[in-house]
Amino acid sequence: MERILEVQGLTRRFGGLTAVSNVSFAVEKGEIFGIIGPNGAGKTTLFNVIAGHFQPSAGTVSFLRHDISGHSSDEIARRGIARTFQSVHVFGEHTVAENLRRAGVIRHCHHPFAYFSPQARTREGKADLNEVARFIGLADYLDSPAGSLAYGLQKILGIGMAMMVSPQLLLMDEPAAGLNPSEKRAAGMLIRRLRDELGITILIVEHDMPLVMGICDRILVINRGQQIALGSPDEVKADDSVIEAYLGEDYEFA
Ligand SMILES: Nc1ncnc2c1ncn2[C@@H]1O[C@H](COP(=O)(O)OP(=O)(O)OP(=O)(O)O)[C@@H](O)[C@H]1O
Repeated sequence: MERILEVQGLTRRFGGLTAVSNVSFAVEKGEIFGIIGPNGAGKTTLFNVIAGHFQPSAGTVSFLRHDISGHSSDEIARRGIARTFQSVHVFGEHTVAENLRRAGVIRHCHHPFAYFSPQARTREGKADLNEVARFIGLADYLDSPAGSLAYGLQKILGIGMAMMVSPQLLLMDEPAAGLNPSEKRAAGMLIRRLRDELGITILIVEHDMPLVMGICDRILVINRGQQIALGSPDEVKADDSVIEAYLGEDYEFA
């Protein structure tokens, strides 16, 4: 197994608050790796430091053995790390095809209107738009305005947009948030296919326990910025400190 991501002693402070405190873990290539913990535990902050949206206060992040700590989010994306967002981040008035194309181009351009510039139009993303649309099941919607899709499909489109940069590592921030039960099942299956069929390594922050426990190979649990457990779903479910901090004695995983 090859390590794709290594986080060492990562700390992020906001003034007097330590949102992430000395967190260390490594993700193997091809893993679906979950991060769980109560509200305010520091999960999104950890994600944002890995993705280059926040500088670390201390510690390092290495991607494929290159130290990427403190690099800009653009640089990190160019190296092969993409992310999806908890809330929908599509351009509602643009078609599904335009959203996908735009997501593939942004990686190469820096200013906000880059997509509309003549240079940008000549540079296509690495992934094939039609293949991505087929993979995520939106091939029949390519000409529809993204804003006309159901919320669940807009979140699926967000995953497709991240795929347009052909990432090796995909950071997914609460992919199941706001979805109904059948949409959650579909999202879980899509995440598995991203790994199984495309070989994309997945790092996922999620509150939906059946989804996390069902798809993750290993799970890191954090509470108040500190890591309290790391292991397989079964190990984490049985860990006393996890039950106390997060899951509760009578937690149902089904
Ligand atoms: N930009 C910021 N400025 C100041 N404090 C912040 C900032 N971002 C997060 N925090 C604080 O850091 C702590 C961790 O927040 P974070 O959003 O990372 O938690 P989380 O585990 O993702 O929570 P949730 O599950 O509710 O999304 C919280 O106390 C939060 O208020």
